[in-house]
Amino acid sequence: MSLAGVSCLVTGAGGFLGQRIVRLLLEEEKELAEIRTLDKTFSYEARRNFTNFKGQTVVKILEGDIRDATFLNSACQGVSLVIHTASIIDTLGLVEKQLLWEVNVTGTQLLLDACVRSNVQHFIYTSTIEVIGPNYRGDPICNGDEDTAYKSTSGFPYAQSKRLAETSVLKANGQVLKDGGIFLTCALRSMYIFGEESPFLQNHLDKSLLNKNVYLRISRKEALVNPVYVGNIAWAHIQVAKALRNPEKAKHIKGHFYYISDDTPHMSYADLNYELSKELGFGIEPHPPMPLMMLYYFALLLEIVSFLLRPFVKYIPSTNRHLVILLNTQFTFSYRKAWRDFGYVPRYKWQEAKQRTSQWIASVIPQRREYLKNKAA
Ligand SMILES: NC(=O)c1ccc[n+]([C@@H]2O[C@H](COP(=O)([O-])OP(=O)(O)OC[C@H]3O[C@@H](n4cnc5c(N)ncnc54)[C@H](O)[C@@H]3O)[C@@H](O)[C@H]2O)c1
Repeated sequence: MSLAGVSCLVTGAGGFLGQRIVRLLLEEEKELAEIRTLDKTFSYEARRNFTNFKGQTVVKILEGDIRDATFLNSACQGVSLVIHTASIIDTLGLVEKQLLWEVNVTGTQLLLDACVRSNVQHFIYTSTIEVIGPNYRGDPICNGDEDTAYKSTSGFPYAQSKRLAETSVLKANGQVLKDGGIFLTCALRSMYIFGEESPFLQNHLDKSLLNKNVYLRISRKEALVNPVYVGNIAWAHIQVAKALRNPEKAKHIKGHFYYISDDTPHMSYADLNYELSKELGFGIEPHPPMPLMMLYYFALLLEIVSFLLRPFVKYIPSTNRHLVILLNTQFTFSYRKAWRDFGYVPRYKWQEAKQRTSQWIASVIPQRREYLKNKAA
């Protein structure tokens, strides 16, 4: 089954994952009728790449806000597939909770409403493992799957907003469209995503450049996770979009969520940073700055200080309890259900994903050094 003749809307298409999904769609689905790329802003490069596309698919750029219902109504007109990646990611609490809610929760609901009004048939939501955890106790999961029971207690706003949005998406499945058709939805719970252009990798790289090319040990060695390469999570979106067009496969997929990982070896977040850069001469600190328990209470102390200062000044600590637990809890998931239900297999092997990402890191080092030098001056 291909996406021939389909008109597709990708939200967040100017972002790290969204751009990769659009690129892969254009490369792999040459008979796609149209891709509408929606984002609040597009970088110069993203805009140039989309507008210079020479294939048969029509590529349109829609710059606007996911909170704008009128804009969403016109963006969805004539579209049969929506891939919704637009979101605010906030692991530190930098963004006001209200804005996070408006974009991640209300924005998703407005988009679902626009889809039903415009007879969009298929909706794929980019969710995250953070909707399940880790919980505040740091209970580990090893090779979990969609049936793994887990007491999710994280009250961190980003995780909560993604959980609520995912619930609305899955609840919307089966709604009757204006033309009498049935709306089919699903969600892909992505692991942490690495790859070329990753803003998180760039941030860790900057910190290591400031630390004499040594990565900070932000997580314990034993806190194994299984990040996913950006090309593979993008590929999973395309695989599930195709499968939703097949009524036999759609029967299993509709209204469900799937964990998407790949064959990246299980390692801690800190060790992933190191693994991707060690051949470029980078090192990593051997130990975390303090024992885990102490780190947790240090983060709590910083949160208390931030709370007490709130009436006078906005102080966002560089860490918090949620982040300490997230970075230090074993949390790995298998993609076997995605394989079983829609034939997802990673498109890029670990060695290739690693090589592509390392090459990108090598290519940005000179400009990052320059940027950091100017910032310090
Ligand atoms: N990066 C990860 O490690 C990771 C892991 C799991 C899940 N996810 C999910 O994947 C999706 C994409 O993440 P990403 O890493 O590409 O992040 P990103 O920040 O690069 O992309 C998100 C895009 O959404 C857009 N956006 C934000 N607010 C908007 C608004 N009001 N209106 C329109 N567009 C708006 C941003 O401009 C941005 O381009 C998100 O839904 C995120 O929750 C990411």
